[in-house]
Amino acid sequence: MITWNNLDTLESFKELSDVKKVNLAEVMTGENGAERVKNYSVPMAAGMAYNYAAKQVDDDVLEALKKLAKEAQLTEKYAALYNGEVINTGEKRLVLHQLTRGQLGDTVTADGVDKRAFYVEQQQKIADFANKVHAGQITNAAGEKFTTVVQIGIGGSDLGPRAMYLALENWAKKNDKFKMEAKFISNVDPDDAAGVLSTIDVAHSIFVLVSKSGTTLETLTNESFVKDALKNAGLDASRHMIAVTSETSPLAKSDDYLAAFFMDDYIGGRYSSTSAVGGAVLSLAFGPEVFADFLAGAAEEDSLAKNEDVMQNPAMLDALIGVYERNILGYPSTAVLPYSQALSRFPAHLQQLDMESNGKSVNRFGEPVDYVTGPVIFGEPGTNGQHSFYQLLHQGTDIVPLQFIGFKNNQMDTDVVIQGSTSQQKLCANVAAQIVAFACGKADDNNNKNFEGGRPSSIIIGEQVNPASLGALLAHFENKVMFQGFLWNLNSFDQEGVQLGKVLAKRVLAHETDGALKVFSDLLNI
Ligand SMILES: O=P(O)(O)OC[C@H]1O[C@H](O)[C@H](O)[C@@H](O)[C@@H]1O
Repeated sequence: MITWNNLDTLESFKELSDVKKVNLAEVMTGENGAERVKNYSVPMAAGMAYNYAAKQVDDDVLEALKKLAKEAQLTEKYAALYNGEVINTGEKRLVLHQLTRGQLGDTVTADGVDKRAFYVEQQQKIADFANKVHAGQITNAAGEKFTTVVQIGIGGSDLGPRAMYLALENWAKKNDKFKMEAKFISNVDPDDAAGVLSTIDVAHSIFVLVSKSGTTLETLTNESFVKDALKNAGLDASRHMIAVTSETSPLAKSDDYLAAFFMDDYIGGRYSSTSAVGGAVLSLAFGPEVFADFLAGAAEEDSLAKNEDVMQNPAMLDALIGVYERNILGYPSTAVLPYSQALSRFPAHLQQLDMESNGKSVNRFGEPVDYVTGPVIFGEPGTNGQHSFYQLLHQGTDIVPLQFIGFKNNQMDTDVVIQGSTSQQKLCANVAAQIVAFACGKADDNNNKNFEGGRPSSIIIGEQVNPASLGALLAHFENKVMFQGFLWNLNSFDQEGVQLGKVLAKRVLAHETDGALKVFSDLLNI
């Protein structure tokens, strides 16, 4: 029997607050620190590992976190989710994004169909379509090959797929998997669409219109923008556009598209990179095999998340440590810091994934909670972040827990030795240095130069950003967010908080305003 209880009602949570706090600077200094780095590590999929040596935990805290995981029934709740229970209580929906990459439990039947079979069928249709485009069997009206794919979508229909594309672009070029260049149009700012259109040859471009709901203002506006551009170039828009949407959306009924691929209401936008939403653009850009490897990496990580043993379950452990930092240690935010240029937009994807999922003040039954929930998430790739906001991270008045991600190898062949080391070595040296600097600090008589240390971080270490490790990384964070939602007793799968702004914007455009909204409308010349 699963019971959904608020975090502060759990006995193990109360016990957790009584466990002695760890002095991170102390435990990370000297031999003790070296031992922690060796031992405080959990294997992940695709040869990666989650290392939490520099987190503010010790064996006592970990014991208490294990109890919390058990009492909160994290494993059981995950099983309920992948076996098809209505976990998204707000919208009364199943939550099936893991099923797009593998079968974790029972056959899930909804709307009269086997959902795994449905997702695989859509992947297969996308694969056939992409192969035909690459082979020149699907062409523009002049019989010429398409060279560019442009995704039109916003939120989950943009951030994840864009971050994934950027992460694999150079890897694909290096490994002879690069098929088509991809571009993305998301913002309703006309300069976004116009800017992208000015860099491409529309006659040789396929546009992927992606909207789960089929009603998103920005995306429909940008679709019209692109259709105009195609028309102005004397082209038939329906020969250049495909749609990715849910079968129940208004777009699904249109035959304005060269092809349509489907997801459904059980895949949240921010969880949709492994569905047709990411599948179409990534399969066109890199080929269906690369997309399949990406899914396999995610599936392997999803399986690890089933492990009841917290110490062998990286996503669950990461989630528990995060809740400890947020609710017991009182840290307000978390920075995600990939030391990899390939992951330049990964923090942007995680911002949506985490904050749209767990930025809630009421529990899954709609009752206000008496504890803090999702932290503010932000990030930038290292080393760029070091020359930007690390000052505050090292010496600011808030302690910000950090999630580093680092890879031993770069993606391209090109590197140089300057002053005795390669650029890749410099990159890795920096992340190692930062972890120790944050944890241990450095005393100085001059307060301005003093580093107190005690600033916790974890690091995910992998061999290289490739399709499998990227899939695993994506799934790790999705599962971490899911487990945290379970701990906070939230529904992590709806997003009512985005509605009010949309309603008011419509009112402004219809000139139905008064009070402050009216004055702002006038100030902005609407
Ligand atoms: O894919 P769509 O239905 O167009 O939705 C696009 C995005 O817009 C919404 O406002 C939500 O905040 C996002 O979760 C969603 O990903």
